[in-house]
Amino acid sequence: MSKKSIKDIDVKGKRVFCRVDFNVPMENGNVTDDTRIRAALPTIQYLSEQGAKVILASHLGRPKGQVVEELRLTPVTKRLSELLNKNVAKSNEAYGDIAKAEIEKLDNGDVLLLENVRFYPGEEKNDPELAKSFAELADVYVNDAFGAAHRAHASTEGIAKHLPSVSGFLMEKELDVLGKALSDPERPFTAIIGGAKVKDKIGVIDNLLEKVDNLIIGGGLAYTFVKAKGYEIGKSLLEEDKIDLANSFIKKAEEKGVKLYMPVDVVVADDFSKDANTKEVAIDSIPVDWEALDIGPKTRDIYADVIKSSKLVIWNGPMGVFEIDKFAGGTKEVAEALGEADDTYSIIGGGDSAAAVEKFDLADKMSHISTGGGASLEFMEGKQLPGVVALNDK
Ligand SMILES: Nc1ncnc2c1ncn2[C@@H]1O[C@H](COP(=O)(O)OP(=O)(O)OP(=O)(O)O)[C@@H](O)[C@H]1O
Ligand SMILES: O=C(O)[C@H](O)COP(=O)(O)O
Repeated sequence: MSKKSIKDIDVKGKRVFCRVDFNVPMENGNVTDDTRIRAALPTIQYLSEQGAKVILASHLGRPKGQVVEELRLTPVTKRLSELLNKNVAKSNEAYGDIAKAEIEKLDNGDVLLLENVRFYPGEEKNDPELAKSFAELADVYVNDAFGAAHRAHASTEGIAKHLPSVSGFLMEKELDVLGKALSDPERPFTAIIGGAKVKDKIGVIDNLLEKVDNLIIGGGLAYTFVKAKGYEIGKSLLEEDKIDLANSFIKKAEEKGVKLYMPVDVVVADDFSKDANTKEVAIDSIPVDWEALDIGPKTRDIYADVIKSSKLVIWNGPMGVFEIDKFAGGTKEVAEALGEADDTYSIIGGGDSAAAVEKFDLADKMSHISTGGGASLEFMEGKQLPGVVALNDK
């Protein structure tokens, strides 16, 4: 069921509570990556141009219901002002008299950012009273926080029970791109799943096996699959209790006619560090005291060929320990293959894969980089996102 968007309602002169995901990395009181702020600009600009009083709300970090000075949204206000090229007011509370007084001062088109909604214990508990207090500030609710849509919190879900509730442009775009990919994919359709643990990707692998033509496995989670195939993996990451599950995925892939790609060679190290000794070995030759920290060159070539012959690729999770240069080669080549594949629609599923693409300066070569880590993962698992379910149907 598609949801109403800001285009479907009249916001002129109205107070609009707009939930955004400004959970951005910060260092020494400065925003170090403003991707998520820039991604929300179209909605904020549109609301402002339409003459709404724009009341923005976001979480930042995980302050656990307490005021944490370093997690105030003041630096975000500054960055947002620069990007909008207009003054953005800031309220030091997210509801109540102080917030109301700030809102009173707004003219049509003005923008205000409320304080971090996670400073209040009721936010993550989805406390109905807090949701009501947020709703009292506004006439309309807009949810543009795709990155937090998998959370049923007071500012992402509870508030929608009290106000007309619609999606913003970023939310709409994310749901559109990911939704179309999963329901009506161009083929061949390939999923690349990496990252640390099988445990975190069970749902997504299971769901994607129903839909894709090719499934590429990399990263730390690959070695539980490699072990399941009967190879020795030395000290590589292993989830012993997930070997049977890995086997069941291998079987499911066969049954569904999905081509499953696993590493045929790897970069092994004698230590998990940047000073480790390393060598490239075939998958059946991992030394007992070494661990595989990246996919090897033959594997990279195979994965790149599959990527380039696909029409649609979804990528979630790095191929190796990309934070350390020595083990970043596999992740980098996968990113480069995606960047070079002109006929391939590439969707980067947020989180570490998005960080990797940024690190290699390939972000502008991707078709869509999701602003949601956990949210895009849950979407790919086929789960309903509470922040979306709560919005009004068209
Ligand atoms: N072979 C490996 N051995 C150990 N760790 C690995 C290996 N390959 C990748 N990793 C680590 O996995 C981590 C990423 O795993 P994670 O499952 O969190 O990925 P993700 O799904 O992209 O992240 P997010 O949850 O933010 O979307 C990285 O820090 C990386 O160093
Ligand atoms: O960074 C994210 O994935 C979102 O902002 C959600 O944050 P959370 O995992 O702390 O709820």
